[in-house]
Amino acid sequence: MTKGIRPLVAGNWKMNGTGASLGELRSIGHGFMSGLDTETDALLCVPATLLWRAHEILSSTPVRCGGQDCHARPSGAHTGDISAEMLKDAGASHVIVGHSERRADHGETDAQVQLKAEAAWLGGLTAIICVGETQAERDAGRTLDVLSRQVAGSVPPGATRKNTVVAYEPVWAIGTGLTPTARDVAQAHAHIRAELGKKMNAEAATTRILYGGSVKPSNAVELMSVDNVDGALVGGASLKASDFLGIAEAYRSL
Ligand SMILES: O=C[C@H](O)COP(=O)(O)O
Repeated sequence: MTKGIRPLVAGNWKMNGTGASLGELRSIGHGFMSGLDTETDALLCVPATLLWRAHEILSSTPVRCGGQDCHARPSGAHTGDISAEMLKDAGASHVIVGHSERRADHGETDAQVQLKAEAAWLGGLTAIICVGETQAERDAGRTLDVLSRQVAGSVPPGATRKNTVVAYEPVWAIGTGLTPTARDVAQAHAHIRAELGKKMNAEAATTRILYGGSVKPSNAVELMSVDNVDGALVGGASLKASDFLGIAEAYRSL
């Protein structure tokens, strides 16, 4: 946690979910409505096909909706892509950019991620910019170098604490059940904040830095209590209302 920063617990449903999954989403909304957790902001980044319906369900709750990627251009001949403006129109407040799965599956570079973050801002969305090292980079002792390069290359000039959230997601921890030690997380997050300082000056001190990678109710308290961890980006555990609410609940005990 960082003093003065209200935590954000964000779910990323990835390529999971159909209309049949909206019951879980409804339960998450109810959980936050019933004051289960008033200490955190909550967000669910659902597939674009569900965004409109998710927004309708969640609009009467404190839980907001987001997209999982946007194109760098506001519109045009880009078959199969989706713009920030479209996500906003469908009810999104945030969009994830530069997730390692997009970097790996679609060859997205830091420069492209930066353009997508700028497109998100132009479309009226907050960009959640993902960074994180692979197992090979970690084994080579290059974690901090990779984070420096990714923050420098992916976070656009003009980033503010309102238009930008950074998510540290070690690639080797995503969906594996493995997590870094609290000490490693603290080091990575402190490093990211220092790198953000080079771009954002004093504003970096109050910009949210989320941790993502195998966050579950059972490890949320330990991970969320680490210095400079201002919330979580949750994949698998965000698909089940009880798990997602259990993670958000971790902040009550901190
Ligand atoms: O965006 C979320 C992350 O990739 C984490 O996924 P996970 O919680 O399933 O490990």
